[in-house]
Amino acid sequence: MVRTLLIDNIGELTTNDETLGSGLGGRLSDAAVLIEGERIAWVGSAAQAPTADERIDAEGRALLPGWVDSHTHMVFAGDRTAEFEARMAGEAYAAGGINVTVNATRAASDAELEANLARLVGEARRDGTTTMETKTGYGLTVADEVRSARVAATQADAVTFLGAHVVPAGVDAAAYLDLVTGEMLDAVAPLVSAVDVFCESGAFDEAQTRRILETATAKGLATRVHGNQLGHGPGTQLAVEHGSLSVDHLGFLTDDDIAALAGSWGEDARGTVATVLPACDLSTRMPLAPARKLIDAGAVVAIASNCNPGTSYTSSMGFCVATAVLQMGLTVQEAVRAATLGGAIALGMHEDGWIDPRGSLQARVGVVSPGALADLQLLNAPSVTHLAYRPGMRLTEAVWKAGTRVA
Ligand SMILES: N=CN[C@@H](CCC(=O)O)C(=O)O
Ligand SMILES: [Zn+2]
Repeated sequence: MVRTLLIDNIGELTTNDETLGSGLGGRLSDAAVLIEGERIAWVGSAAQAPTADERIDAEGRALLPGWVDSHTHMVFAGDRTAEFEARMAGEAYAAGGINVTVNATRAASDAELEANLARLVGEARRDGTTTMETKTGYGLTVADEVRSARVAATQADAVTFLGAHVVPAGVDAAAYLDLVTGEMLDAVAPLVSAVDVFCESGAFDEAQTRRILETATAKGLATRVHGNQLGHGPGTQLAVEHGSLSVDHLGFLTDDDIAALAGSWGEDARGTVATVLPACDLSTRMPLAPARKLIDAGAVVAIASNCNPGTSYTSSMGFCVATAVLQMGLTVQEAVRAATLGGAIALGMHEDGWIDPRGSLQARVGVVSPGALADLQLLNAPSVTHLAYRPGMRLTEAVWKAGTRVA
């Protein structure tokens, strides 16, 4: 028999399913959620809650979907404290810093990479993250990229190949492009669900990005782009033209870029998610992505942590949500939705039937709705508004991933 758990007496429930509750976020008050095994079985008013094998009294607190962090770089070794210090003293961030982490990652053992990833995933779980994408990109040889993808697949929910992070030091750019679109991609393809490219000066230009995206698509892989991070460039337009799942960073957008992102969503075709990375913008002292303008224009926005040792050494989605509200001008409901359902759409996990890196078929995430995976977080607060009203406080009190309590 599959065990059932009732979370009862929920003061405010954010479902992200507007057929279940009111307003953006589909909110219910005085609610209850029934979990059966890995999935949500029932959502409704506490007064009508069914019985269950086990019951948790939420005592009027807020329950919402676990965070869906759709952009991280968590397979690495070492840190870049000195680079951060120099940046805070006025130096600009440059893509070349990536090579410092590449050297440390290549020198680390598999066990060290796995332990570091486990540490980071543990931190993220305690802060409410239940779904996490992570990228390769600090190996940059065939063997090191395959190893990074293998390590990532042990713990992440989606693994993205980022061989096109930078051209590694001492390697000819044209030869590296051949490798990334040839032997390296072939070796990594069975281990990943998407290919990413850092389209930026100091990394990959328009023609190189186009070639990487086209090759990935020809191999049946989804694509993503790191675009418009350090200055205005072609990344956003390329991602939209190409039908990439998301384009991430977006600190330097024109009105045309914003219109292209908004216009990519049609009646019957999915578009490109605009993923903003507030912690990264702060940590690099770059302009905040125009999340308010993107939402007003009709774009689908996700918020992610971009956890990595160079530009954003935090996995705290609560911090990202608070920043999006306090500094990017989003409402709390918009930010929470972007950090849950928005991330799920960016990963193609908002519908049933996605396949995790261990080969299992999974139900949708990012919503609290019957049939969805039971990925939930309970706040030590009566409402999600406290995430921005009480910035910096650790408000996540309990976390369930696929029905199992993980924090
Ligand atoms: N922009 C490219 N990649 C990472 C930074 C990686 C690094 O500096 O180590 C990012 O998303 O910010
Ligand atoms: Zn990134």
